[in-house]
Amino acid sequence: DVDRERTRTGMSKTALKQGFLDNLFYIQGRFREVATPHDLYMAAAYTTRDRILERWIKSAQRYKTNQSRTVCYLSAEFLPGPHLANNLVNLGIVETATEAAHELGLDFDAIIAEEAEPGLGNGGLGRLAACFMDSLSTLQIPSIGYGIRYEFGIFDQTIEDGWQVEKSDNWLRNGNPWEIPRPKIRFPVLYGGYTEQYRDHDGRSRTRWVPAQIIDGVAYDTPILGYGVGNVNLLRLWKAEASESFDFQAFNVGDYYGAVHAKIEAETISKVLYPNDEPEAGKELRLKQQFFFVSCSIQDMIRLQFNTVGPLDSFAEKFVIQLNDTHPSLAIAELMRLLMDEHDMDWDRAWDITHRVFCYTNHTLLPEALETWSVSLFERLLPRHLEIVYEINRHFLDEVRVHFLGDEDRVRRMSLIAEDGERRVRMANLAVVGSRAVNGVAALHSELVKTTLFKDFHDFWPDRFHNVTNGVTPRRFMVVANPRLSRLISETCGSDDWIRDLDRLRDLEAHAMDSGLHERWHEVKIAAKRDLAAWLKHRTGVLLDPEAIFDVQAKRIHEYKRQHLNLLHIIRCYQRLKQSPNQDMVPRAFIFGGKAAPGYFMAKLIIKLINAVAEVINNDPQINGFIRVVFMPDFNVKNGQHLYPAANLSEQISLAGKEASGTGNMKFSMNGALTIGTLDGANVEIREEVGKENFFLFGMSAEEVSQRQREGYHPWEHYAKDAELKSDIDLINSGLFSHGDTQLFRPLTDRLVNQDPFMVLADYRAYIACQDHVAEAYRDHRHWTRMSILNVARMGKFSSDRAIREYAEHIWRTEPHPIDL
Ligand SMILES: CCc1ccc([C@H](C)CC(=O)N[C@@H]2O[C@H](CO)[C@@H](O)[C@H](O)[C@H]2O)cc1
Repeated sequence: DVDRERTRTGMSKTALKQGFLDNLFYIQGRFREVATPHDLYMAAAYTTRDRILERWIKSAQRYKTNQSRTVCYLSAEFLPGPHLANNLVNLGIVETATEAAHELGLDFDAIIAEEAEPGLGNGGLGRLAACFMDSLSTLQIPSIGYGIRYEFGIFDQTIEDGWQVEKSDNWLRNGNPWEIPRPKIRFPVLYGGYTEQYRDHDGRSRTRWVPAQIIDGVAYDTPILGYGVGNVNLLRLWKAEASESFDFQAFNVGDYYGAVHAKIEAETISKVLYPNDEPEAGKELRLKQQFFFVSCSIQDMIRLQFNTVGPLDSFAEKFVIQLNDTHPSLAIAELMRLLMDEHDMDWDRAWDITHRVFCYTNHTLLPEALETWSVSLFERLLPRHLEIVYEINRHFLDEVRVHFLGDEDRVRRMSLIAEDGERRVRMANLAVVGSRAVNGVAALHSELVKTTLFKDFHDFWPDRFHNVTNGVTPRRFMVVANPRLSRLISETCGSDDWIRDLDRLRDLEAHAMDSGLHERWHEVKIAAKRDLAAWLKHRTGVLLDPEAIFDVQAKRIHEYKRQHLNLLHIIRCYQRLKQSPNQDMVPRAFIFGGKAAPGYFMAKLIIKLINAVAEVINNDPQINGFIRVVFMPDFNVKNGQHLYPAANLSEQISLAGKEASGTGNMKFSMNGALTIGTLDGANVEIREEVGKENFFLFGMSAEEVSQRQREGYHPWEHYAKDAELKSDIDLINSGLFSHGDTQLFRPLTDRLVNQDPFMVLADYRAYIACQDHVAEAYRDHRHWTRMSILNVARMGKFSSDRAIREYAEHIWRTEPHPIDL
């Protein structure tokens, strides 16, 4: 009936209010007076979800009838961030919902803050997957995101005595209103055992895999609504369950642990996310996790193929599969297995489909992040897949030998199997050989992929290599995170079309000198800085001056990202102020955020040094607030949304050639921060777009870096000849920042002076000089504000919508399937 229809899906204030009260009563079983903040959040979430489900059903029906070509994005990590505010923006009902909440006497921000973040990822790669899902829906491209429903996501970070302490992230403890369990969408996943040959009914020799263990994967679906469209795509995450969750026989003989052993064994597979961001763990459970979601996902696609189109021949027409780095690359061997062993296809037909359906994105050049698995582990866990990998390799190397006659070195380099030392399966080589398209994530990175990492493959298949520079969704990182700036941009541009067509930000350029806009622009920034200062005061006790330059470096802690170079500048400023306290220094607040992989000692020591330097400087009366240093705990999508709007300066200072792209650089710049950075990753393209004069560039280029490394790099020479650099490092060794303990930071300073693998000392002088330029530039508010406006105006390219359009056009060849509202 109309009323029920209205309260379940109506977009009016009345309908939202009624829907909220109904959900609070019927789902939470609460009335207002006794409802907890969590009840209120759940009621708000269900009320919002109600308005998505209808579009979801409609999209699924339409895609089915249209047999639409579907993009399947396979990723071991997804960092969607909290859903509520983002879904209200994409439904276009933020204002209405805010008013409805107000009229019901609810604290809207408190309800939003109640949501637990689904931290199902480490950093850039996982967040990119989430931005891409938002853009795929907004561009109305049918797609499914496939991943793992980790029970425990990335750890929560607390800082105790300056050290990172990891707390387990039980994000599901209070339930998750955004997911719908699909107990009937369940697939068996096989492990271990052996394979055997047999003759099938037509006498053909076939292979059967006799597994040692079978566990089930169960689907949990989360709707991904596009912005201002009727399209809702699917995020399907798999949970591991025992096919038999209780063994009664064991129970009957009193073996209670035995009775639940299979259940516990199975569930460990989707229990926890590996918190490593680059170094490869090579752990058995990690391989089991990767095969788990890959096998469920491919089986699910085959089920959908049969349900919609029918025979498997057109599988590569119906689907395109994007491998988000090598973590899901087992999918290539798993599709071959299913097509041959389960669906009677011969090798060539199976390979033809497989090779045409897969595409692979590389996200890192760091050798230690390139996954390889020991043949012994692979054989024990996935005996059938090893056979298939060998067969793929045999076919492939035959082609290589023919093409590069007599070049056995190249054959050895290109082989899927590393033969030197322990034999290992090279997952990156498998991903390249099994995919029809390989891309990097920024122009410089994609060039380096072709000229270094995959040079042999590029020589062999030049047309297979592409570039698609990363992007981020302006819905979350501008409209949700920075409503003040978004409103000002819409007013100045005269519409909010920029939200779905970011190139429209260019309309701001004409107003870049307008003093009225300058004023409001400054107000928006200072308001965001006040909010962040209050937020940080509450969490860290450190009080920041909103008039100071908010200089922010927020990203995973890693030596190639060079948070320690940033620290050397801070110590330089400190020493300068100590030496001449009356100098007219521009006050600066140095804000850090980022998690270190729990096993990464040097990264954890860098966090400790940041907090140690902060403690000394923040409590030094002589500094008197001119310098403040703060480490924001638990940097994640949710907390990051407090940072981007408040930053004046975005630190993107990685060693050139190491950061594949970066995406934080885009988020800061889109919120009016100016960038100090190297010619690395997407910094190069940001500088091209915003204009050289609106970007603080320093340091060696990637070419100069490899030149220096070829010539031999001797960091201590910089230490020896640069007195300021020496005194900054010596101050760390003096024990000033460690209560007199001169040994605590030795591992860090010794590594800097003796190895310095990421050439911090080589870029130090240029960095310090560039930071001085920044301070001078900030004195001229008009000039700074103009640069800030121009930065935002010229960030259109870095929308994830543009990136997805490029994938769709150049790699996936998929069309939009509009679902009208
Ligand atoms: C096996 C452990 C592991 C886990 C994650 C990764 C990711 C590839 C690391 C990652 O997140 N890379 C980042 O990907 C972003 C999205 O493309 C880029 O913007 C960053 O530059 C890149 O470091 C490597 C190795």
